[in-house]
Amino acid sequence: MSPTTSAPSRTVRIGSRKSQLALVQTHWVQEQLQKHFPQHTFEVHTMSTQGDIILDVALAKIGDKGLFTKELETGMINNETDFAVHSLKDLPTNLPEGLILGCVTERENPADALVVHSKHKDKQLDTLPEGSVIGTSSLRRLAQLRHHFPHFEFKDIRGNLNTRLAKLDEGGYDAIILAVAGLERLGMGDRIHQIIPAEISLHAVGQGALGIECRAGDTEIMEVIKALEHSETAQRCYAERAFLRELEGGCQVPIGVNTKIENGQLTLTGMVSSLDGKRFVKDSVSGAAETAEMLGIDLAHRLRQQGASAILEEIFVEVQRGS
Ligand SMILES: NCc1[nH]cc(CCC(=O)O)c1CC(=O)O
Repeated sequence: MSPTTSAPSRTVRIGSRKSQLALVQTHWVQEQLQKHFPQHTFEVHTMSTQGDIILDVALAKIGDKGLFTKELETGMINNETDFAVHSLKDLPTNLPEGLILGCVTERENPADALVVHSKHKDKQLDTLPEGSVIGTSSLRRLAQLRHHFPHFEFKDIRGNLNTRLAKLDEGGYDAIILAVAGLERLGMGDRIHQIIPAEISLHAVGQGALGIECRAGDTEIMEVIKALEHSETAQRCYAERAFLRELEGGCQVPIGVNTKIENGQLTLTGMVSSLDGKRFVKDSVSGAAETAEMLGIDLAHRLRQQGASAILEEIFVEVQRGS
């Protein structure tokens, strides 16, 4: 690849979490940028985030946005790093003053995957026995699976991907739900037993894409990271993030999405569910891909009118009570 710019050489400092998945993702970004900008040196600075440290509390109860990103953001604000690589789904929709989402990379399959214990290797969601214990720590996965499979039991599971797979293999669960993208990136695609169709479970906002965050106004860095932007993924994710931003109100809620772009038309499907999966609203909007954010906001307003506001209010009260 030929150098994209003739800017003078400099050292670019990349902030990353330390988890295996985070490092695989960050090293991919580092390698790609090094090819585009051979005159620069790209260094990786790793940091632990609160989300890596607090492992024994259900994520839904922590409810804090930016659990996996805050320390990386402080690094950029204090000028200790120049940009940070995140799984886009872990990046809050509202960023701290002075930081922006500077690049969205090409998305992997954004779907969720069923990973089963070896004793169920001939089973899928439809055939797992009544009472099967399914591990997930995501309210979104929980609500949608409860809706379709009320005969399962659901149990929280935390830790990085390897920890979760070990907990499954040790027999603590009959099956667990993980993102296809994370398993693929770690070379563990062979553990995917079933890719869960969108009709059963809509994926998380931004799932499967990487988001690169940088200082607003740092045009030199913005120009560097833009080399990895995938415009179709970016438009889809801007629609998804606008939808989420318009709906969430200070706590985690079961919200799922699906997007596609065909002939320049972006279709966004979204759903909001109660925690028990009994009540949910789902709808779609389509329009020019360039109007991604407006489509997200439009769908959020439509769902609010169809009952999402009442569902969100009820969840807020339940979370405040600590149920
Ligand atoms: N919150 C955990 C998380 N953040 C990003 C991924 C990997 C998938 C992705 O990049 O979207 C995962 C694991 C999972 O959901 O199974």
